[in-house]
Amino acid sequence: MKLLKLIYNPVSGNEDFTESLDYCIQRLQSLGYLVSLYRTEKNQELTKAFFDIEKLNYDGVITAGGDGTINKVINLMKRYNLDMPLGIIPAGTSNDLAVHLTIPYNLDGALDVIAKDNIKAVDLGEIKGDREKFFINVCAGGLFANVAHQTDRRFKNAFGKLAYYLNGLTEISTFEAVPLEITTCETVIKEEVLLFLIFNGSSAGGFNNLGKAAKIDDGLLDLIAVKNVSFNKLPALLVKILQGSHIQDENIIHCKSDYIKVELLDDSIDDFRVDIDGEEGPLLPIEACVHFQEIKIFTP
Ligand SMILES: Nc1ncnc2c1ncn2[C@@H]1O[C@H](COP(=O)(O)OP(=O)(O)OP(=O)(O)O)[C@@H](O)[C@H]1O
Repeated sequence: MKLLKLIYNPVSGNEDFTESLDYCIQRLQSLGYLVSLYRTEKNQELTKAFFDIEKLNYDGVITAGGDGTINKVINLMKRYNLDMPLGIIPAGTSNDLAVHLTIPYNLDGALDVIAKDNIKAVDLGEIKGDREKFFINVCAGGLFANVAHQTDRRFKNAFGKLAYYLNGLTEISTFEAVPLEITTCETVIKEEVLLFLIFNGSSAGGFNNLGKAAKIDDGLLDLIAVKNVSFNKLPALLVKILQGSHIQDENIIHCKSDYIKVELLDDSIDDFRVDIDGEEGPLLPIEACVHFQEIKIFTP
């Protein structure tokens, strides 16, 4: 038998994964996997999840949760140097990484992907710092960027992605563009922006086409930034974003690089925080780089 660690978040999405836990274990056992369970806790590192890693040889780790849970698991795997494939059961609110990898949202579909044993190596983003922080999908800052981790859990559980959009709308009237310097290996851009996203995947906050040009296994990050357009132009731009035709828009900055630095050009702003895979990240300035095909994932 093979051994799997299943790390599940009981409150991700609409909190219903635990109802399927027994079925999930039954299916994994029927595929020849023994399953060791770990339940996540609020605001806690997952260090205890692999307390037995020295004694047992795991063949893979499965996450059941949203992007925040996947992010925590990946950071843990990096810290302990765990080189095993990651399976994803999308049980979160927006499940942006699963969308990018076309992993089905329904449990049977996600388990079928694991059953196929088709493993793909994907890139991993890193925010450099005293303690490195990895991201698998996106690192973002500005308008809407902090909505995912600032939205109340009960609101998310009840309204799903709609909770993000409603919360985001309340930011529009008060948000001011920020002057940024964006440096890549190839270029330096100085611009007032409303929002920037550094994509490894391509979907953010349920906007599946936002990072449309990004590939998760090309050794590059994609920067998308929205220039300081007046708010009355935002609806038209949003429509383009939904259609995936925004990349060439004059109000969008898009570039690809394996190194992206983002700094504030206004010293009076000292609290500009980024969001990493839907979780709270560090303050600007940040330096992002990418590790080519660093993580193995069960994919369709
Ligand atoms: N047992 C728990 N009780 C309350 N909160 C928890 C628990 N376990 C984890 N969390 C919190 O859940 C958050 C991660 O949620 P996750 O991102 O997986 O789901 P989501 O926000 O519904 O989905 P998505 O990120 O895809 O939109 C973390 O901030 C973590 O602190």
